[in-house]
Amino acid sequence: MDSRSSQVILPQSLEHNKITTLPPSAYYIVDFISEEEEKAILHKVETAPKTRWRQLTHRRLQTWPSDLVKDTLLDARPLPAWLEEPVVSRLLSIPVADGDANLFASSPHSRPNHVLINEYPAGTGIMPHKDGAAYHPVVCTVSLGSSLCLSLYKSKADGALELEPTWRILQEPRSLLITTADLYTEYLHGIDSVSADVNLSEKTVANWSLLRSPELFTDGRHERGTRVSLTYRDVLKVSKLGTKLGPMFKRL
Ligand SMILES: O=C(O)CCC(=O)C(=O)O
Ligand SMILES: [Fe+2]
Repeated sequence: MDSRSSQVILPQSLEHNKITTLPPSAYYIVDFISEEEEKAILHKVETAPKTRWRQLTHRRLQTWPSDLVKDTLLDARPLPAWLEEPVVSRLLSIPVADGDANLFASSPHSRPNHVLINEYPAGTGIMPHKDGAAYHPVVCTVSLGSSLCLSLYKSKADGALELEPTWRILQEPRSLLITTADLYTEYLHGIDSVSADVNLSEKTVANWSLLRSPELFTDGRHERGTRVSLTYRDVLKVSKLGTKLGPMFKRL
C-alpha cells in the first residue's frame, strides 16, 4: 500500500511543522499514523515474546533489532516489517524543507536502524538524560496510547540540572516528535513520574499551536493513561560481524 495512505496526510516538508518556540530544530506532526495503524502496532508490542521485554523498576522496554553493546549494534538484521512500515517510509518521504532531502540523508545508514519501545504506565516517566554518542543526532518519536509531556532541561555550567524544565512538549497519541541538533546535544530530556500533566496552556506548552486537540487540555490538566513510545534512531556503529551474521539469523 502507498505509505501515504488515504487516512494520513503528511506535511509537504518538516518546516511547516517546526516548533518555533524551541531552539532549532524540533518538529511536531499530528496524526502521523492512523488509529488502525496505532492499534496494529500496539498489538505487536503487547504480543511480542516475553523475552523481548526488559523490565525496569517502573517501566519496561523493548529494543529492535537488539540492545547496543559498547554503543554498537551487533545485530544488523533489518527492523521487523511492523516497525518499518508505515513509519520509516513516511519519515523518509518528508523533505526537511521544500525541495530538500529527508532528515536521514546525511546520517550514516540513510535511515533509522534501531527502535526503542518504552511503555509508561500512568505515574511513570524517565529521568532527565541525554541520548549520548551512539546515535546520529536525529530522534524520531512516535507516541501511542496516551498523551504526556516531555520536559527539556538546560544543564548548568557545573553540570547540574535546572530544577524546572525550560520547555515542555505535549505529545499526543499517533503524533511524531522529531528532535535534532542542539536539542539533542545541549539539553536533557525526561518525563515526570506523575499521573497527570498539569498547568498546560498556550504559554507553558512549546508545541501548543501544533496540537491536534488543544480543546482536550483547556482546563490545563490531562490524566495520563498508559503511553507507549517508539524511538527511531540511526546507530552510528554497526558491527561487521553482525552484518555477516545477518543472513544466517534470518534463516532461523
Ligand atoms: O519515551 C520517550 O518519549 C523518551 C524516551 C527516551 O528519551 C529514551 O529512551 O532515550
Ligand atoms: Fe532519551
